[in-house]
Amino acid sequence: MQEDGLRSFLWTRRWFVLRDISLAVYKNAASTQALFVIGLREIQSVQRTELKAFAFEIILMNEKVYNFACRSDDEVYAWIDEIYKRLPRTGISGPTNFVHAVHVGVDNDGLFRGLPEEWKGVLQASALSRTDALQNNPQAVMDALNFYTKNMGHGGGHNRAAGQGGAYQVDDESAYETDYIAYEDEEEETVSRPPPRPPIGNKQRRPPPPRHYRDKTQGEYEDRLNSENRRPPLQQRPPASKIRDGRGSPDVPTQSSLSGRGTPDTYAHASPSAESSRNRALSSSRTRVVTDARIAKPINQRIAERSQSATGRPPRSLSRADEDNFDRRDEDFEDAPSKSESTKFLEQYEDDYSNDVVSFSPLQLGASLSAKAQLLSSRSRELLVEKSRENPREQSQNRELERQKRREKRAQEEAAKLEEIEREKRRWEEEVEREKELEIEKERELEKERVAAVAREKEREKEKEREREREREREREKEKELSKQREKEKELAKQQEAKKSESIRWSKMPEDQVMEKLRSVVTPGDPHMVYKKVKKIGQGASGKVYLSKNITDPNAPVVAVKEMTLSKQSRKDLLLNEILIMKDVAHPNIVQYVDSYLFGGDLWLVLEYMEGGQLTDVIDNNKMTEPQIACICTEIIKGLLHLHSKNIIHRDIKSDNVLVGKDGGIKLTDFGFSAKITVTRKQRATFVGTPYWMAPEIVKVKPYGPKVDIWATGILAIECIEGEPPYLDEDPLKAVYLIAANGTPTLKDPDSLSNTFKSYLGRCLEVDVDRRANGEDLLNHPFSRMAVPVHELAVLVKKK
Ligand SMILES: Nc1ncnc2c1ncn2[C@@H]1O[C@H](COP(=O)(O)OP(=O)(O)OP(=O)(O)O)[C@@H](O)[C@H]1O
Repeated sequence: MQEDGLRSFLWTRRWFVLRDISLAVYKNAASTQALFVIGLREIQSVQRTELKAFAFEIILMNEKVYNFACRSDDEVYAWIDEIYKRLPRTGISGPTNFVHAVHVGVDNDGLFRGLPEEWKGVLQASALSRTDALQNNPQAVMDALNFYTKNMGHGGGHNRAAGQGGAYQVDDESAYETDYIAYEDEEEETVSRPPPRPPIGNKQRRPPPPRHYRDKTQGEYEDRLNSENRRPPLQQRPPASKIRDGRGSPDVPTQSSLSGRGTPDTYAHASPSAESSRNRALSSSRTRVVTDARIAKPINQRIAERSQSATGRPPRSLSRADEDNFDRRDEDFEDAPSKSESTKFLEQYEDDYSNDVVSFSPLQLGASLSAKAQLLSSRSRELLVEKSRENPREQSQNRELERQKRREKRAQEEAAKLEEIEREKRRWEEEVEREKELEIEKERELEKERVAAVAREKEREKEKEREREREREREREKEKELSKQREKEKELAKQQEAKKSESIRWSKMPEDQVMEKLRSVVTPGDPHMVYKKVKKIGQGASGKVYLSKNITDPNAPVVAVKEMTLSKQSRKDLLLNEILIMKDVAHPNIVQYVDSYLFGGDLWLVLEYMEGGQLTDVIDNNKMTEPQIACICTEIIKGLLHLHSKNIIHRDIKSDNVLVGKDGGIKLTDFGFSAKITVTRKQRATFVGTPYWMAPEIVKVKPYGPKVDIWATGILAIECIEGEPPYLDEDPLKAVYLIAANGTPTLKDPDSLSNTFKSYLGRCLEVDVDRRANGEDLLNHPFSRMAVPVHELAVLVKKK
């Protein structure tokens, strides 16, 4: 809609609710609060406006104007009707300026287009040809058709205006637009209405109005009018001729009377409902109908005045537009035709009709009616000029003054309005400018934020890169550590290889060289001069063992002398190896080396005397407890730790090579890696380096280290429990296979052991060397803490 006031140049979308006494305007359909409300009592007029294709205007009593744009003609009429229906009956004129257009044109081929069907029929039945339309006066043809259909029963529309001289315009593009003048009061109708026409042919019957009007509007509307019955029917009111001047047509059924409506009592009090209904009927004729204020209203005014003189009723007060039009008409009519000429025509015209003598061909009819229409218009002007002449000069001057005042007032109002618009425009421009600045500022802030975000992202990337660099550094460190570890392992392997090589060296050394080396190691002299044999205490593979006494020192402890005949020794290198190692180590858990002699083809090895003999015998003679076993194992581990600390691997740990003292002390012996053959353990004796105590890595011929002694200690612990090592009954080769295949051996009766002992065994008998415990780990194991004191092992030693 378009409002009056500051924003009058704007069209805004609004939501309207029409009620019985008001028209409320809302911002939109969801709004609950009306922007403003127009009281229907305030409305002066409702009518079509040309501001938009489909629009109407509401003019209030205070001359405020609201314009409403619709989507179609039907909507425009519906709104006008509905508003008008609700208007209080205060004598407001009905809707005016109705437009219902039929656009008829002539295309480039000279053919009519947009022609209503009924017109087409008439045209085809007539002598009007296409050539006629183009070469002669097409406007006249249109006029004729229009008139013909309206006045001779074709079209059923209002039948008065054509004869009145409707203004048909021909535009430059050969498009014809028929403008049909509609009068806003019945009084005018009585003046202009031609006499009834006789039916022509079979087209005499007026077709019904278009369905949508009949169905939706007209029926209801007429019903309402009938029920309101505000006007007397036509038959009950005075004939128009009486109202006028006695001339003109007799009372005949008009469109209004045909539809059952009454005619207005006076022009000034024309029923809006009747007007609305009438206009709708005009619309139904599909002919463009307009109220030409420049013509109709002055004429109306005239007629009203004439009516007043005839009826004694006051004329309708003129609206501003009326007056302006009237004024303009006054000016325009200066060159109007002479009264006598137009009057003469009008009389002739009306006579023709009243006498019912008109029987023109369509062409003749068109031409003559066109001329007549002009004359009728002139007649109207004449009446106006006549009126102006009748008025006193003073009245004319006063009107002129009034007009002048109104013009000035309007000019001032226009100027004020324009000024206000200008101010409003400036305010808007300033506001737009402010918004632009805010937008720019916002954009700057966003840009800063973007830059900061980019910087943060870069910083994050840098930090990630630093972290990656730190990670790489850690990797490098790790690699270095691994490299060091590998170096250590290599070094250890080298040492092992060196020891092995040494052993090999001795073993491969020619015997004379071994003997020479041996002589350089032993104590020179005759051992008989020092030690006196007391008794034989053992027999080994390489010789006999004697309990001996030092005859040079009566306080010296007894010793065990191992006497070996060199000629019987196939591995003299092992004897040399044993002496060299034993001289190098001294530990409470290692049998102490005392002396050695090479005399008379015999090698004497003088050792600390261990009264309890071999652990194997202790095991055979005793059922040991876990704490006793724990003590034995712990003592062995201590001796191994010493050896290992000396980079010496015993390589032949077994119960045979562990001696027990009379006080229960446990000591390692037999460092020559020599095979041991005893009377009771023949199998062991038959193999050098018996395999039953061997670690998997040895039997798999892998590099090995001190942990082979840990594995062997575990097997020794099983000996303590079960009396012998696993697979002892198996062939040695199969034993090797089983060790390699089974890895950790199973116990015969695991349930008889404590979990602590089993855990200890598991730590010793771990196939994976790295996971296998070392000496320190075992000393810290709970099983080691179960150990009895060493002296408690003395009970296990058989008294000799
Ligand atoms: N230091 C010792 N104290 C007490 N008895 C010992 C000592 N050394 C050996 N014996 C006893 O002498 C026996 C023989 O010992 P020997 O070391 O000769 O046996 P072997 O180890 O079987 O022989 P070889 O060492 O020649 O292989 C052992 O069974 C042990 O009882």
